Amino acid sequence: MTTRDATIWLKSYLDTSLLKGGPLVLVVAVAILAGFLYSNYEAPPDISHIPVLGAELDVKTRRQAYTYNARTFLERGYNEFNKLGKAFQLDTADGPKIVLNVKQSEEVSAKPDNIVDNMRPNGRGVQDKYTGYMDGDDVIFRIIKTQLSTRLGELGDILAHQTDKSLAAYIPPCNEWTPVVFYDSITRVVAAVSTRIFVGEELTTSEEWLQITIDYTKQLMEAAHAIKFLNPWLRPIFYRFLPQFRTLMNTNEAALRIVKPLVQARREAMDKPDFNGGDNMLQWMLDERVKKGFHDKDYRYLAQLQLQLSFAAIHTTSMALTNMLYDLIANPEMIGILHEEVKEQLALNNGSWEGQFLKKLQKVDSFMKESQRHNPVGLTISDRDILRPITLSDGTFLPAGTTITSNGWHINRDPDVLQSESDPKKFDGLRYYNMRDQLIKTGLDDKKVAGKHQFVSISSSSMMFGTGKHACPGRFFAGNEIKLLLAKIVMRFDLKMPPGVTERYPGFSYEQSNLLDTTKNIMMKRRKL
Ligand code: HEM
Repeated sequence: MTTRDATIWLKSYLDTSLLKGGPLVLVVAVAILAGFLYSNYEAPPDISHIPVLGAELDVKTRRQAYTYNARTFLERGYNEFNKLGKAFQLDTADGPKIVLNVKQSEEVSAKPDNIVDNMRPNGRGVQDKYTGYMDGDDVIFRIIKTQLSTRLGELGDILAHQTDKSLAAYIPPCNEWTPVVFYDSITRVVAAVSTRIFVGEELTTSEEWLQITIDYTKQLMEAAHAIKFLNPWLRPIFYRFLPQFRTLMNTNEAALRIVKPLVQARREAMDKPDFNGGDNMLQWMLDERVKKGFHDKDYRYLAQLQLQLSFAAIHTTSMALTNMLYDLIANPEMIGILHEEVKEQLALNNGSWEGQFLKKLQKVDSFMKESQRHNPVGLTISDRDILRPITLSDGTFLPAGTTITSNGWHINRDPDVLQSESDPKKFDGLRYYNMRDQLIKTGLDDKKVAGKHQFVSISSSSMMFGTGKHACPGRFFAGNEIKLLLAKIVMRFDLKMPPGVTERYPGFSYEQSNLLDTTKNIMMKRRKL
């Protein structure tokens, strides 16, 4: 609905209903409406001291350059400002953002939450005020950090078992060379594996639940996008009439219908002394709520948390795996290298995928990280709101109300930051393996090297999972899941590009989102064991 449509609708509504009640009703209604709308207005901060990227262009052209050509536009900003130690202003459809250089980003990511906030920009991105996402609750973040990431060892068997089941169910047999739209297949695999860990075994075979967890992300983004198209003054009233919003609400209801009986059954069983809810996030959340005295049977809240988990986990992981497969078939020498490593380590581990096995796959880990460096989820990363004015050590002043972000993609392609011997613009699947090797050669002990240049490590030269304490908490789980799936795929299938395809499938961007063509085929053929 455009602003004009909305104004016509409002006028006709007032004409037909309110005026009949007399002018007083109209005055009161307009006053309430104005107060309501004004309460949603925030005055923008003054950031005129920060240079604007593309200042010679008009605002519309600047926004278009960012929306449709962000890689090139941000590279210009990196060379003109960030590389010289400065921040710059970027015009976006959500208002201006300040894009920081690497030093500024490091400094800001160490500030406490009451000065630099990550929830508000994330919330705005999905229009949480209207779509109901997030709610300012950190339960997901907490449970991932305190339970999921610390129990990954115990979850190894469950994960291995579920990946086998899901690969068999959703990757076609491929007894001969078969074109597979890999993204479609792997998204279902990831949805089922995630469901096993997020909810428990009960829903892993529910096609309806898997579809909900897959569709939710798209529906949330479509609803948020449609809401952003409304004039900000009209959003508080008209969002509920948008078809995209209604679709999202239908999905919320469907999720509630499925989660409610499950939670009811668990709640009842939890009173029994021999109860075991299994290793899954729903149970850990329930345990925490019961411990804290929430006996309110808040099914809607728990269903919403599950959807939010799907949003954080499913397409991020499926996109990462698809990008890895696109990189693998474009760099076929890596297929043999990874296959050999998995085979060798399996032999050393008596054919078992358990225990510390995944940690031994260092070439696989390096390949995963290089693929992610070339294909991060966002070109800029770690959007934050400044809640209290700060002056950085280089003198840059960031007023309260400013939104900041880091120029991650370009920072991670800068040879001075990456400090790798091979060209940062090239794809080098063993880049991080060799960087670790260099550290070992300098005499650093194994323990110190263990945390460096890994898929899950974060640093200024590796911002793919974000920065600071709000970097992705799910990366340890995602790392294990991706490594397991990738290792199993290279062991079970021969892979190659379809006939006639000679180059890696190109990615593209929309605003900061770094996307891939999800419709592409990969040729797969089951290996004879
Ligand atoms: C390859 C897969 C994944 C990628 C690329 C990814 C990437 C990211 C990024 C870039 C952020 C923002 C960090 C920042 O603002 O500095 C983030 C946040 C988050 N991710 Fe992930 N993620 C992945 C998988 C997962 C999984 C599997 C989970 C859940 C188990 C998860 C849960 C979260 C949560 C809860 C946040 C918000 C953290 C907060 O607000 O403090 N992610 N992720």
